[in-house]
Amino acid sequence: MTEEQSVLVIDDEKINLKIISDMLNDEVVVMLAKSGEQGIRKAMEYKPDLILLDVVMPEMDGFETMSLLRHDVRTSAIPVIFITALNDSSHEEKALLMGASDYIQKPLHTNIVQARVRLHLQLVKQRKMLEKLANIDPLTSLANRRKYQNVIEQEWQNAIANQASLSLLVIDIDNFKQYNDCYGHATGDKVLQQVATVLAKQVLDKGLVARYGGEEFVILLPSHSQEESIEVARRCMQGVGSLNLAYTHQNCSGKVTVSVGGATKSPSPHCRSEDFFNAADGMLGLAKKSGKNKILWHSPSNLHAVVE
Ligand SMILES: Nc1nc2c(ncn2[C@@H]2O[C@H](COP(=O)(O)OP(=O)(O)OP(=O)(O)O)[C@@H](O)[C@H]2O)c(=O)[nH]1
Repeated sequence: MTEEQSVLVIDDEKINLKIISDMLNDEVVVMLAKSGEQGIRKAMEYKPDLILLDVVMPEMDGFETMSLLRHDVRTSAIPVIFITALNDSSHEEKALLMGASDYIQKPLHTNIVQARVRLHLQLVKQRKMLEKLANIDPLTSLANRRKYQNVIEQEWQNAIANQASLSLLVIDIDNFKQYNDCYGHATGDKVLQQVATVLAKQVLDKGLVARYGGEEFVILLPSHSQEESIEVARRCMQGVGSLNLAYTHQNCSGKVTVSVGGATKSPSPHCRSEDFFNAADGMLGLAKKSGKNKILWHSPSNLHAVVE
């Protein structure tokens, strides 16, 4: 178990809360709730790694609490271990069928409770690590395309619900094939890492930067106006320019630059996020065709707005 992991114990008996807390608090952060209702609130607010849930409680019992936890996206993935004095296999079966990770019988034995909690926290740790690996581009450590796809869908729905605007930048390194041909793939990889660092530095926690594939990146900026987003795009271009990555290849030479296609929209329920992506990506295509090293922004009124 690690210090950072947390366990929420839900039990109506104060003495049980104290006993379990004493068993665990040397190894994990322990949070306590004395009713199902309070437990659900704390689970939503603090998102513990594991919940220990008493079955028999007045008002809302453990099964009802479990059912509500499972039906809310904020708590549905948190593993739950039932704790009960009931010596009845049908209750154990019901708990497991509801999705409980484990079932501990009272009286509680410190070593057994600790061992089971340790085991389930280890599984949580492994699951989180796998989720992280599945969402990260290993070369640049940015979010990968899969993560971008998940985030755009969430942000698209948020923007519809809040009637907010959303901006998307699609960024592609210019003439990267020439750079690779000149200096080799390994040096090309270092350029991708440097460009990724520049983009991440410009965005920080204002949005998501992802490597969409190859030498193409995307930046998603929730609640940003077109002007603010174009300013981010400008700073990204300037940042890449400041890297001063020069190349000379056969009869051409130059410096690593990027082209940017962008779009800003307040989505409505009948719009699709794919069309939004295509609008920004289309602008990137036009930027490439019309000389590269520039920003083109999608504008529904004019065909496109040339920014730089
Ligand atoms: N080093 C390295 N190169 C990559 C990676 N992924 C894609 N590339 C290279 O990126 C280059 C993309 O070439 P093109 O699609 O012709 O694009 P470009 O030369 O940048 O031309 P424009 O996009 O028109 O400016 C190819 O040489 C790919 O091998 C990668 O992970 N590492």
